[in-house]
Amino acid sequence: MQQQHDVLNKKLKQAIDARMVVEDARKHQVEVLSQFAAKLSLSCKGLDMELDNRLAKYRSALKKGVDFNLLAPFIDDVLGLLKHQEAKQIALQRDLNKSVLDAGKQLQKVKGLPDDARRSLRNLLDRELDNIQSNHDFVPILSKLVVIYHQALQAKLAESDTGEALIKPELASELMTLANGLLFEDESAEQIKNIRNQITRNDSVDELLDAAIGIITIISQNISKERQSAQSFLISLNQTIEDLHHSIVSTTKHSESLSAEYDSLNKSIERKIKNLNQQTQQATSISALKELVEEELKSLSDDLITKEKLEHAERENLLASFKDINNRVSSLESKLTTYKQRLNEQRFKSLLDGLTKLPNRAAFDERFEHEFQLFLSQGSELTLVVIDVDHFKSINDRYGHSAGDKTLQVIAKALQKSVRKSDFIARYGGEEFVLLMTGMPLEKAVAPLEKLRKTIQSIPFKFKDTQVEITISIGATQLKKGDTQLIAFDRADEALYTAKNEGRNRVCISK
Ligand SMILES: Nc1nc2c(ncn2[C@@H]2O[C@H](COP(=O)(O)OP(=O)(O)OP(=O)(O)O)[C@@H](O)[C@H]2O)c(=O)[nH]1
Repeated sequence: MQQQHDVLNKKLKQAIDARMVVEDARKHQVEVLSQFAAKLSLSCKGLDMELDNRLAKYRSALKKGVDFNLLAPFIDDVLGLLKHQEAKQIALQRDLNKSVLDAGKQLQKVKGLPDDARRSLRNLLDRELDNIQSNHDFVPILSKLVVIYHQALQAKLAESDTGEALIKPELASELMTLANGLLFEDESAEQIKNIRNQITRNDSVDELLDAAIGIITIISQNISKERQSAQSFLISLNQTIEDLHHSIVSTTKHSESLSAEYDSLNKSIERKIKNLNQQTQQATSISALKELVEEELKSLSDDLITKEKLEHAERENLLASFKDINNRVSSLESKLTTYKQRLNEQRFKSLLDGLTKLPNRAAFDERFEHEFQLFLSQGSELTLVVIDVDHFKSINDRYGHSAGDKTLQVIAKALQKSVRKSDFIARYGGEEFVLLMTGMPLEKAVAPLEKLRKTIQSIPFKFKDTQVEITISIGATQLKKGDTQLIAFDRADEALYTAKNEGRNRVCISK
């Protein structure tokens, strides 16, 4: 019995010990789990304030012990909030996805993006973005996107650098056209020449700006000179008119005083004749009459001599006045003629290109407007041609600016000589010329234009003992219904562009 009791006791003890081990293990597990839950809850911190509060309460409840009854309401609350949080995260993920997609598409539009960056971007947008599971997956995608953004930015910066280099030749050529159009004399001509050299030698926008300021200064100096000369002409005109006025007034005054003297002389002569008449009738003897008549006749003759002298003086005076007036008017006339001549010369010069002596762009615009009006009103056939010297920059670069200038002069002369009298050729600017072929349909213009091209090609240019072949590209179009001058010009320009693209030294037309 005792033995049975001991066995039972031992078993019970063993069971209690085993239970204790299990209890301890469980307690340890619960502790680990509760610590894990607390840590996990901490990792959610910052997502949502409400959730943070609940989790803090949950953690402090956990610290007091793992009493499920106590923890249950917190767990329910936290679960509810986590569900809400999940929905928020999904919406956020959708927004993030859209933003990344938009940003990526914008990036794809950037010019000059390196090929590998463009490929990586395409892959990112087409594949990687579709495999996103959580917001964390965005992290590597966003960092890739930042790298591509960086590359795009560099491409943009490089583009703006070359952008400046591209703008410069245009600026230089505009300035060159302006400088070429200025026809000044003496010192100003020399200054303009220096500026033109500066423009072709330029390697910075600053230098172009200096050239532009130089041109403006010369123009303003010349305007002021012109104004001074006009002013001095007006002053001298005014002086001459004033002198004329004085001269006429003094002649009139002189005539008035003479006329008073005439009056009194006439009256005295009249009186003497009357007197003579009376005394003749009253005379009683021939000898008395003779004496009387002799006396009166002498007095009359004196009066007549005085009158004649007066008349002579007046005639002389008038003649002198007329001579004086005549001289002044002639001098004024000659001044006026000189001034008119200068104005005409100025106008002529302002329509002439200084370097080639061909009509300039302003003259072309005027003529094109005139021909365009004829085309509109009479439907006349008009072919517009744009001519550009090929690789002209390399002539300047290789043989110098003066050689470039000379080339333009020779080409201009050859062009002028080769076109018909009724055609109008002008230097449009830089190495570009324009030609208006009146009464000429496009199909018929091709042959003479081909001839023109060959003429230029056959000119034996020689620089630094080297024979150089210089060619031109030609673009032509015919004015057609609905055209504006600009549309037609753009069409001719397009044809020229094609001629350049197809290898230069050719004639291309655009219908
Ligand atoms: N010597 C000289 N050069 C000029 C004059 N006007 C413009 N230029 C130069 O003409 C050159 C024109 O060069 P681009 O527009 O690059 O053309 P291009 O070298 O002729 O080449 P393509 O037209 O493409 O065949 C520029 O270098 C200008 O500086 C000028 O009056 N005299």
